[in-house]
Amino acid sequence: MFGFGSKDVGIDLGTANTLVFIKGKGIVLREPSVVAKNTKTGDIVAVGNDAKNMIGRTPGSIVAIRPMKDGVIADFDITTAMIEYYLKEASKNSGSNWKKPNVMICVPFGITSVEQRAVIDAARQAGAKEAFTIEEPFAAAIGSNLPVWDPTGSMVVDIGGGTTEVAVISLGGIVTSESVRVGGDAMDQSIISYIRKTYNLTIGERTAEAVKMEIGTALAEGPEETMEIRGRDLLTGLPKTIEISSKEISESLREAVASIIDGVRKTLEQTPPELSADVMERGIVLTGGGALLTNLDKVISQETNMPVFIAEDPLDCVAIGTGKALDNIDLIRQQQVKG
Ligand SMILES: Nc1ncnc2c1ncn2[C@@H]1O[C@H](COP(=O)(O)OP(=O)(O)OP(=O)(O)O)[C@@H](O)[C@H]1O
Repeated sequence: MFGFGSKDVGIDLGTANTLVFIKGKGIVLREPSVVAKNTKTGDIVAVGNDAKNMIGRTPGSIVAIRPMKDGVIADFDITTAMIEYYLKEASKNSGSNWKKPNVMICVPFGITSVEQRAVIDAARQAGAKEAFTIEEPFAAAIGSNLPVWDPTGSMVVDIGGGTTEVAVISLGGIVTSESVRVGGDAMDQSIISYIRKTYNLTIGERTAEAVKMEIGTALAEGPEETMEIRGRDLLTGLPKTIEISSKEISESLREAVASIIDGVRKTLEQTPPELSADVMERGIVLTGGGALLTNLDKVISQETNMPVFIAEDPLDCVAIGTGKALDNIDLIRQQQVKG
């Protein structure tokens, strides 16, 4: 048996953000999952916040890469560099007696065992003593205090950057699930293409994300909100400012929201009746940053006739659950690829 001391680390390797959780300390680091690389030398120039600030602003020789795009590991070397960076940063936060930690890494549900092995190898190469993986919806459910080990059905919908993962969990396992390749990133892209089509204006990803967070809604109701945004006029090539409304944004997000609801429906259709009855009674829990989209809970509830709740810390649930899973390492160990 290994001693899982207070320096064990949980990493939520998200498409959009990476969070690091240290047992006994909580979340010690939260940075964008972005790496900037020099294409001529192959050197990693920056990781995290510094690299995110370079998106859209890099000279030809530097590219800002999101190695976890679409919820899968697109580039092994860069992912290793990212894990290495996060473990180093976490050790800075953790005082002088930092030893090789045991590391639990949260991965998207449904990644292959080869991909899981790649994450484990990356963590070991980055300095982990032992590394484990935990699947994202399971970690999200633990992090939102659902009774995952009980013989009762709990449904979690984790809306992240790249994917939405829907799962019904009972007795420590995922019974039914769906992974939809639609999350916050797809919402941003929908806003970009709506504004391009409607106003002949090109806006960047960061502007689209800000619009979504500020006035985005899954259901236009109540007083209309507006926001000024700046982009490049496609006709003149010059910068231009326009005003857009929450109603327009809700229209642009309709398709993305429908895909998420479709994922929830499909999962419910496959769920054994006893467990569906539990979900009907206890409700669906939304986690991930996308859960914060205004009125998304309301629309999902309307479309499924189920009570829907937003988890207490939707952005932190997966990281908290990953860390808490270290407390149940023996149970997790039985289900996981080990390194
Ligand atoms: N207030 C908000 N309203 C709408 N979307 C939001 C809000 N806050 C954050 N988001 C979105 O949530 C997404 C990030 O969520 P999260 O950090 O849970 O994803 P992730 O875990 O990195 O991704 P994945 O689960 O796909 O690996 C981003 O697309 C972000 O724009």
